[in-house]
Amino acid sequence: MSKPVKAAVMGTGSWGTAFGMVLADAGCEVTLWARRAGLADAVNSTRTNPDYLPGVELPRNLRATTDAAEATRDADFTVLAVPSQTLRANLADWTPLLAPGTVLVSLMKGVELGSAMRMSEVIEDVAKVGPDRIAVVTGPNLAREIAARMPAAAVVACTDEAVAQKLQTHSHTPYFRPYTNTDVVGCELGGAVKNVIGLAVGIADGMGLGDNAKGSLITRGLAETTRLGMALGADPLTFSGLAGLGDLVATCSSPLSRNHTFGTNLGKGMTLQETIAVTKQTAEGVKSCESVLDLARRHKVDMPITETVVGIVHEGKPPVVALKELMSRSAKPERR
Ligand SMILES: NC(=O)C1=CN([C@@H]2O[C@H](COP(=O)(O)OP(=O)(O)OC[C@H]3O[C@@H](n4cnc5c(N)ncnc54)[C@H](O)[C@@H]3O)[C@@H](O)[C@H]2O)C=CC1
Ligand SMILES: O=C(CO)COP(=O)(O)O
Repeated sequence: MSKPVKAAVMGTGSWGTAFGMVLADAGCEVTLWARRAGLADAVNSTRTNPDYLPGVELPRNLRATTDAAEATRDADFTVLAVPSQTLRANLADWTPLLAPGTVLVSLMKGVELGSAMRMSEVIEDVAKVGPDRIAVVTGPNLAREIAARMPAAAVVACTDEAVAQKLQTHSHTPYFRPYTNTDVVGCELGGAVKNVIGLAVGIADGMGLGDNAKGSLITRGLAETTRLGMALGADPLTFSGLAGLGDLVATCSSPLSRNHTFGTNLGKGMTLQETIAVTKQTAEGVKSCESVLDLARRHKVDMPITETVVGIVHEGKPPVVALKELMSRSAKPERR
């Protein structure tokens, strides 16, 4: 009998745990790495993750540990599922423990503050592995729906198609349908920028601006994401796929989205501090709006919605003022 495929999932939050379930349901032996012993014990003894996915029964071939060396030992896939801004420090600790030849898989949808690096670039920089050993999983994958085994498609991106196909095979289940893509840049930018657009749509929803505003923000948000992607060498078609439009639609229409909910609270008039206080989980766009804007400026790309979100979230601009400014920008053709 052939050896079971082993996966380490570094991070026991909602998406790390839910994607661990996907891998386990696809037949992998999965070990989750948790920061807190209490959570690892709860996963192993109750077969649930009470902090992040309460009420969801976890598969038998998934367990948890706080020992990173134990989690990563002999792993064919090492899945990284911590908040984007903590990846560099965490991965520096884990790099000496990585199994030789393991494929590093990013679930994260963010851009690093300061360096403006995408997560696969941070992985390459810290772990010193080539792009053929780094894959990205992205798309419309709200963790709670996946954990309930509700159907979704996803993208597995790697510059080496054979590596993407290997992960595709080991994450394909009756409810999770991954497609491969070799455009890693486009797939990562789609995921990171949609969190920023999700904040913008949430703010508009909180202000009661209606569905025309939502449709306009989604479409123009996708236009500015595509502009940035093209400046960075991405394939523009990626943005009309699952990693672009697909994820944007799910995030911008779902009350399960943390970014959308964060924006809605701001749009209803909560202060940033009040909004942060009621947000229990990672809303990546809150930090990544600044790094995405930084990236855009480095490449001389105009991203007015992202700039507006930075203004509201980090510069205390009242949403009504930001709206007025956005609507009164100079008139231009749609395709520029
Ligand atoms: N939740 C979702 O529906 C989806 C999330 N994502 C992305 O996946 C990534 C992870 O998100 P979630 O699991 O949802 O977040 P989460 O907030 O549910 O969990 C974050 C996990 O990271 C751990 N953590 C926090 N700070 C840490 C640190 N300094 N060092 C090490 N671990 C730390 C937490 O203990 C927790 O286990 C994010 O980039 C997010 O954008 C992508 C697709 C779907
Ligand atoms: O990325 C997601 C769905 O694909 C989850 O979005 P939030 O991080 O806004 O909850």
